Amino acid sequence: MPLTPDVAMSSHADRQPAPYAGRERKRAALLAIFALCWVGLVLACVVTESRGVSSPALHAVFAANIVFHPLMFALVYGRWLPERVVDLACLLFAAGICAACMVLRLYFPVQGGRIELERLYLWIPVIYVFAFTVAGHKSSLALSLGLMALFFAISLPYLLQSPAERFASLTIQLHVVSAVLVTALYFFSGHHQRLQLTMDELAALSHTDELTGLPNRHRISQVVDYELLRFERHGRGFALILIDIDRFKDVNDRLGQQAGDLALKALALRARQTLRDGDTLGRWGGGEFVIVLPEAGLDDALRKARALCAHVGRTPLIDDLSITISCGVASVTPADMAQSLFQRADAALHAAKQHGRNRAESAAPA
Ligand SMILES: Nc1nc2c(ncn2[C@@H]2O[C@H](COP(=O)(O)OP(=O)(O)OP(=O)(O)O)[C@@H](O)[C@H]2O)c(=O)[nH]1
Repeated sequence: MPLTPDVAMSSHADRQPAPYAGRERKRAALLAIFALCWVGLVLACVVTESRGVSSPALHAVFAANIVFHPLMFALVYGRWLPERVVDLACLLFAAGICAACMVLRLYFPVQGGRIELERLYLWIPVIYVFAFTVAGHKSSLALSLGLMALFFAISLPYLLQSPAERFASLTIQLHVVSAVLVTALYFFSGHHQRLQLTMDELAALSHTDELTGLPNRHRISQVVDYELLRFERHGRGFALILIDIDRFKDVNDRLGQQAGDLALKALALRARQTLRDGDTLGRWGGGEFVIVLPEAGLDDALRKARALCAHVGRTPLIDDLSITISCGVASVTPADMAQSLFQRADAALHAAKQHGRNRAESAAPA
């Protein structure tokens, strides 16, 4: 029996696959953070100047920040840098500013006199938290240990020369807190990584048809949503082939459910052999399969569906079990949502059944 798709897509956001939507949200958040930081910095700079508490060192810190944030905003806005490079650049910039301020405050009291060490030391633990949010479990540990070593090396001559000085105990506390924090973050991120692996396994299971190992209906819906988005944004068309085993009920009735299951597996294998790179074959449910063909027009897809019908019908699937399939083909048009596209392919499949089965029919574009 032809299928009745229930993929109802209402909004643009709904149609974005989760990882893609997540990346776009992160990009928007980064742009907002860069813009807000820049406004905050300009205000802080103005206030500092008007109170007369500025210094050449603070000027340099403000100037570096006031240049860095718009620069990163432009690079992220224009998508000129990969996400990881942006994260790393922000992390290294923050660490560099903290290290420079620490050097100035500990060793150059005249130039760095206006830098408040207590406040600076509040920011350094934030850098470790940031490192663990942007890098992987092991690389964030390596990065954090590297930064801890850097801050320790900067402060070591000061601690050795002036152990009784005002900032010595504060600096020692910073190193102790940093060590405890990095250890805690490392264990937490290990736990998070294990949880993520379990979630990935669950996600893979939730996307896979148990019997055939093919992408299931849910996964195929996501693939179609993604192709619709690509079509909308970049004009790259695609087509669908809906496949239905002919008189599958008879196979089950004659040979039993187990033979029917074997037929489904064998058909999945045979259909897979005809796929190009980038095509997706999935099980839609029952005796029904779907192939998503990116960059294919209606004629290409129809040719492919006819070849598939011939390929399946030519030789028995298993032992002496021969089956035939019928296919309905539709290609995307600008007016399409997932539901309308599936409906046209479904109507074409229905026509193929009506016209005698073991054949492919295409639906006229909407
Ligand atoms: N063995 C097996 N059978 C299944 C499975 N899921 C659905 N079916 C059977 O597949 C058959 C589907 O039949 P229909 O598509 O309704 O009709 P058909 O006999 O194929 O006839 P046409 O589609 O008109 O050619 C039903 O008998 C279902 O019980 C499954 O996982 N394994």
